[in-house]
Amino acid sequence: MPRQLFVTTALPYANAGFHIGHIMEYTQADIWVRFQRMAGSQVHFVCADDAHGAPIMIAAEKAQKTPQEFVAGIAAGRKQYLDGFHISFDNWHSTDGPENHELSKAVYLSLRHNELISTKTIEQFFDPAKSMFLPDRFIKGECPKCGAKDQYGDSCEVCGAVYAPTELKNPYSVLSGATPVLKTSEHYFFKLSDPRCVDFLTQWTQEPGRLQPEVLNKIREWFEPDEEGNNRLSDWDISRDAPYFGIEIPDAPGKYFYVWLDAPIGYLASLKNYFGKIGKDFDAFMADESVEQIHFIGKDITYFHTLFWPAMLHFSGRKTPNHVFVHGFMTVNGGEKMSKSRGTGLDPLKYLSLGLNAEWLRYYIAAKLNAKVEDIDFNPEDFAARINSDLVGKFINIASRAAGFLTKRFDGRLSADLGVEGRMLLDALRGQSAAIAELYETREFGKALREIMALADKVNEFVDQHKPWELAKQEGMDAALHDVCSVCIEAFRLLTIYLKPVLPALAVQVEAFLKVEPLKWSDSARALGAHQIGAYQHLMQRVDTAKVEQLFEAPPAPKVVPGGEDIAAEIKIDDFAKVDLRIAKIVKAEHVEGSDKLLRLTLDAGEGRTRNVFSGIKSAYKPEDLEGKLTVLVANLAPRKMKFGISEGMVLAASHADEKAHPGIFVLEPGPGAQPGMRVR
Ligand SMILES: Nc1ncnc2c1ncn2[C@@H]1O[C@H](COP(=O)(O)OP(=O)(O)OP(=O)(O)O)[C@@H](O)[C@H]1O
Ligand SMILES: [Zn+2]
Repeated sequence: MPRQLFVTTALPYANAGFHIGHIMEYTQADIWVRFQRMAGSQVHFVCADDAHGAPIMIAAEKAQKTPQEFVAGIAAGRKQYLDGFHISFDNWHSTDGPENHELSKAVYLSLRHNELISTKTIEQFFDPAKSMFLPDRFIKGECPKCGAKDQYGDSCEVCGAVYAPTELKNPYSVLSGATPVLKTSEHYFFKLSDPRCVDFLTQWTQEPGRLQPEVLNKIREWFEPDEEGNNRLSDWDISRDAPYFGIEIPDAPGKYFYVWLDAPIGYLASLKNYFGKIGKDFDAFMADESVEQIHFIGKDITYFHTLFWPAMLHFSGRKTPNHVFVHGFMTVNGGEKMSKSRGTGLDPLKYLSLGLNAEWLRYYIAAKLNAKVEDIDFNPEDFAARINSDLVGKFINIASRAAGFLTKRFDGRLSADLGVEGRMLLDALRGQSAAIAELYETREFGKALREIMALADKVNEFVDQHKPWELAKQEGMDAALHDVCSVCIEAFRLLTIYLKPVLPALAVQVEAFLKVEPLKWSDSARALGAHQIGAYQHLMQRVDTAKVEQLFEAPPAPKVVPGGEDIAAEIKIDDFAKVDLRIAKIVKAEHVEGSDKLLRLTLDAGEGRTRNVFSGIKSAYKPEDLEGKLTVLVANLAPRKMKFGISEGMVLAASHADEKAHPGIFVLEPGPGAQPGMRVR
């Protein structure tokens, strides 16, 4: 019976595309999963968009979309990253899917049945203009300690003070500017402080092999009493009041689950959704003791996955995770943690669009990873050096040195009768199979690659000793040449097996070149024998450092349209994939009665059609600035909703407006000759 693995990565928050940190996490998990599949395990590898919560609700409102539309737009942009970096998820779902609604309610009802849900009335800031309770992030004011202005509700970025939002001086709502008022509301809590939870978690977290030692060290303090002898695990607030984008709490009208309750349940929901598609029994699978449930996550969400999540699962009568594998952060150029909200770092899509090979990055990330919770840094020089010297110089080189002679001189057929030296070399390579497998298994990818490169060094030494290029020139040395080249190709096949979890696309090319079935781990025990291979085509380029430098060049300066900076910036990057963008000319612009901010624009949408749209943020424009002069880029996002950006002339290209503050927002660069109705791609 093969091992049955249920593997997830953390669910990304569906408010932006991926940054390099996500790609790092997915690459780590994907390498592990691909290794397991090669070794014969049955793996179900799933993920989903984390769709709920106040930030998405508010972002959607700003974008004049429903939260569902907003999330769908983000979700539509996922594929290009996942395919681009060869991430082999079996399924991608959403925490707003029906499975998650159903499972979240079921988990909650079981916890309630177990008397682990309580209610408490709490006092919270409320925005009277928006009629909603404000999350801490949406309240700003003056720091109670140093008086700095515009500080968030939880901590001061100037003096570092940590406080409650109620302590801010002159607080205001980020959403409306209104002064928030204190209002009470009944909240629902998961009773994590219950002795049953404390006992369970104390034991669960300490089970050998469950958590990495440094993770256990970090969370252990939660089980020790505080200075006053009290339990440190406090009850967890799991409800939010309407309006909220989330899942309604059963029997509690107007109350929703806090996004962090239903987010991890999304792991189960995605698996269930996948099993629905392939006709597999979800309940039977999850009831199977032998199934291993494994979550790859970043260090910032450790508490959720090692305290709340196992407790929720256990006390709702479900299987708990077998392992939570925590990784550190990826930084760039020794810099800070990548954050999509801050828009820093190495843009994965830019990486792909520059034609940089995705497998270079996979290899580089793998070379830096180990099983510890350590941060890893992307350094351009180091990156180029490792790819060029290891991957191309040591590994690819073996095939390119031997294949030509085999094709030209031996019709591509390998020798079945290898000499002693060659056999010894190949045995040495085969002998490392179990050790390298163990390194993959334990997520010591850097060590695995070092082992593999040490083997490649041995092969290259063998080549340098026997010099096939000289043998080829000497008379009567055909057998020796055949032997050396056959050994090289067999060695290359073995190294490809070992590298395949990291370089899956390259492995497919090698399989085609060698004319072999998809390589499995156990194939390292076999030999090719008198096998005929195909013609060698160059497998991998060296890194062009100029391209890598381009990756970090600032985007072109935004084109500012007269009348204000914020006006031409309305089309989101994720929309580009699926919306129809067209040029339209403004034929009429007038003030909406009673408003000096809103303009009603009549657009010539081409083919004799006109459309009216309202321009809210374009307050800096006067009607006379617009009429007949400017064109508008119209995107049909939904049947009745349009987004548009204003530009002069034809839109030639779009570039980032302010990559830091708004990574998804573009400025449109105009050029001459815009025609109404013209499609922009
Ligand atoms: N720089 C990073 N390196 C590695 N992993 C990261 C990095 N930043 C976030 N992650 C991980 O990505 C996963 C998904 O996180 P999420 O989508 O919430 O992204 P985020 O960048 O942390 O979000 P935000 O910046 O908007 O708060 C988590 O496991 C998180 O730990
Ligand atoms: Zn301060």
